[in-house]
Amino acid sequence: MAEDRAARRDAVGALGDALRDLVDAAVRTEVPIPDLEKAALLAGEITQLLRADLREVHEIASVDDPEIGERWYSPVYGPGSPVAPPMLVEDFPDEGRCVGRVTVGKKHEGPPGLVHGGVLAILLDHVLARSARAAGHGGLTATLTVTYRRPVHLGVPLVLTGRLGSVDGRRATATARLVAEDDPATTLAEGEAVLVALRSERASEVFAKTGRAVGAWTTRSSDG
Ligand SMILES: CCCCCCCC(=O)SCCNC(=O)CCNC(=O)[C@H](O)C(C)(C)COP(=O)(O)OP(=O)(O)OC[C@H]1O[C@@H](n2cnc3c(N)ncnc32)[C@H](O)[C@@H]1OP(=O)(O)O
Repeated sequence: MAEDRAARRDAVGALGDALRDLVDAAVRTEVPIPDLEKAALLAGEITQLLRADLREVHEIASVDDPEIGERWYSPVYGPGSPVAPPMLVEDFPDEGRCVGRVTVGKKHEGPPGLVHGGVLAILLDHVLARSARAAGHGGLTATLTVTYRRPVHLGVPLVLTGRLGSVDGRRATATARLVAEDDPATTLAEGEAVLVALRSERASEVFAKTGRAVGAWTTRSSDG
């Protein structure tokens, strides 16, 4: 039922917020050892509570919509994911563009005070794939090129813009740019990707273990 899913999504988001606060505290704390030990025991109790009813690893969450690719535990934007920054993404499908806004915290640190390069890659990958998907060209990332132009500091509001380039059958290209919100003229990093939509028969094999129709990464037209 729609109301049940909406209520569950609210609860999943609230738990995600609480766990992200917990992860932030866990990677920043300097409390004494006994307090670390006490926290480990309390965390174990939370784990036991949640493990009472777990999905199998390929199973899609009840709060998700795999047909349109809405994923509540996405490591990039998932409201329920403790490891997501999370990034908020807005689609502009008519322009083949999407915009992500994110502030990266301590849990994603690489060099001291700076965002880990792999984390920047995942953020860029997301807006690249999403700019294509929002415009109707969903596909998996076949190639990803990241150019790191300037160090990116933790705690700084960032803006990522993905743009769909060309579309040729099942293949699309996209470009992305990362800037600080307060300095949009300075490019901090850039991304380029080739996205390839799966043939429907291939998608059936790839996603067989989920037991569900997964349309978001599959070609929908007869061009495939
Ligand atoms: C909203 C979005 C949120 C989620 C974003 C997440 C993005 C991701 O992380 S996706 C996960 C990571 N990526 C993957 O797992 C992909 C793994 N790779 C594969 O499955 C396959 O190699 C795949 C699907 C890319 C291509 O396989 P397949 O469909 O068999 O391709 P194939 O039939 O050989 O080629 C199709 C077309 O794509 C082109 N192509 C395939 N691979 C590439 C490539 N690496 N570079 C350039 N072009 C390519 C081919 O040349 C061909 O073009 P044409 O039709 O003009 O000849």
